[in-house]
Amino acid sequence: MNNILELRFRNILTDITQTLTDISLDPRLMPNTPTSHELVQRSMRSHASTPSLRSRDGTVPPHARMDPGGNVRVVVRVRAFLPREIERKADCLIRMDPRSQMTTLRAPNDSDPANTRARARKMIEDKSFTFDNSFWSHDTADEHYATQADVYDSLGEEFLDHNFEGYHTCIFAYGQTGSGKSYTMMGTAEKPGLIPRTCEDLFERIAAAQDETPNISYNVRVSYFEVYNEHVRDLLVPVVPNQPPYYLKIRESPTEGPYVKDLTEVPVRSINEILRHMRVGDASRTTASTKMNDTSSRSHAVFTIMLKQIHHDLDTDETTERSSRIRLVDLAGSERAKSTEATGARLREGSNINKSLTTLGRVIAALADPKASQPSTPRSKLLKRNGEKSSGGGGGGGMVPYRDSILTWLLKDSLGGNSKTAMIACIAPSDYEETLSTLRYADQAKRIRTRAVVNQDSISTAERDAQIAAMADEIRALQLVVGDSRRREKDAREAEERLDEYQARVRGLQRLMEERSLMAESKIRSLQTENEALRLHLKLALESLRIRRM
Ligand SMILES: Nc1ncnc2c1ncn2[C@@H]1O[C@H](COP(=O)(O)OP(=O)(O)OP(=O)(O)O)[C@@H](O)[C@H]1O
Repeated sequence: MNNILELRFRNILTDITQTLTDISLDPRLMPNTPTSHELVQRSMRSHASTPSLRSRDGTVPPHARMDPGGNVRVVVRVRAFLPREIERKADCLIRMDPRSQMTTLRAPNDSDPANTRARARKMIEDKSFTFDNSFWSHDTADEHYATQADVYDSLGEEFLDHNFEGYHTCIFAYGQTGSGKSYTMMGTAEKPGLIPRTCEDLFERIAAAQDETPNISYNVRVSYFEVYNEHVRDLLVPVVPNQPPYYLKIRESPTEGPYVKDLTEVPVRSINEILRHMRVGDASRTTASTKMNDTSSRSHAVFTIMLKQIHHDLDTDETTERSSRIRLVDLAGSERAKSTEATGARLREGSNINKSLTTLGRVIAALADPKASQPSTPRSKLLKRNGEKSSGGGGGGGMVPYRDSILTWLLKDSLGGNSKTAMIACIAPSDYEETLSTLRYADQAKRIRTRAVVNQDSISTAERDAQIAAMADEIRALQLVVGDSRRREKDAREAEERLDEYQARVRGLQRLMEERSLMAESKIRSLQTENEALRLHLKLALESLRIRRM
């Protein structure tokens, strides 16, 4: 009897051993245990190639962490005729070669009155420029017609790849009033432009990545502001009727560069939420009807998406954070007062718009040719007298006049610093002078080089907790100082600066706490997945045992 029992017991043991061997050969049943080779590779490679932080195609290009610096990507897009141009039987002056991406501006003939001024110039001839892309959106019947989707597929999608790799990006649309900037950036409900398409793709990628890798969390926030008449207005704060508009101040931080103080940043969790904020902001943008455009944007609008990817490694208890900023800018149109026939408020707006675009032109010129130092303007001299730092640029040794306009100051990083940047030059089909000026601007922008880096940090849970504790201490100390200087009110400016610093610290602490909870969420998701895998493992093992017994 004992012998029989012993034999049965041995058989069961052999069965179990065999089943376990089968399980280890079945990839469906194995948790992702790294091989020793993989472990060595993992310790050597940068965190930029953590699989769960990969972009949509699942690969991380070799340049992902250290970018040698790249040129601003410049594309041009020509729009269709508008009714007023059809009425005056305007001639299309633009030719685009889809193979070489060359755009040619042809000299106008005598028949179009809109080009009288151009014909008075000494030199009027055909001009050709080559860009990274020349988008032909003039004639829908043409086989090379570039739709809104084509523009997104050739530019927006690649830039979103960069964001998932951890780079800041900026795409800005430049061109004369009525040339198609808002159409390209925002578009219409039926034909959405680059901004809504970026938002949609962003959330689709997040959903796909979360299905694939549970130990990664995404935090998305948006802000939307406009620069109008050299003032910054928060477009996510509703306008209060009969109240003067509330303008925000600009500050410069040593780490973040120039930023808008107290700008609303809303967390968003879905495509619908982000589109809702985008529409709210868009509706409160300052527009007016001008002769050149029925709904002309009178301000520069900056829509920013902050993307944070938080990956938690359960084995090492280390958290890797990758942050990127997606800046999408719809500039106000450059315009000649004569063609818009503006007077009064419209004229003042126009001159402010032109002033900031002229400064943008000087910034682009200084960055494109860093050796040719730009002379200081009266405003830069004034800033220096007031003890403010000069705005020496990231492009080279020359002085870059970023601070000469609010727009360029705020875009400092995007134009000459840590960002991958693209300019979309929008052109009308039949205006020689304005188009030539836009194309020259764009041609110069091609020479700007920016230095983008992957914005990534790794931190252990213990380090994060220590950081939170240190920050809380610092806040308590600042609280005392602020309270004290307020009581004394001796030096109001100093008190205000302390208060700013205090508020910034509190915001920083709030972020850290949020990230901690995201990290906890990601830990829970990882554990759940591991748990599910083990359950499946067990189930299959038991099934195998049953089959073997039968
Ligand atoms: N590619 C295009 N296809 C069809 N229509 C277009 C295209 N681009 C622009 N339009 C139309 O041209 C008009 C002017 O475009 P839009 O308002 O985008 O110009 P803008 O450059 O933003 O002007 P502003 O600087 O005055 O705000 C609009 O009616 C718009 O619908």
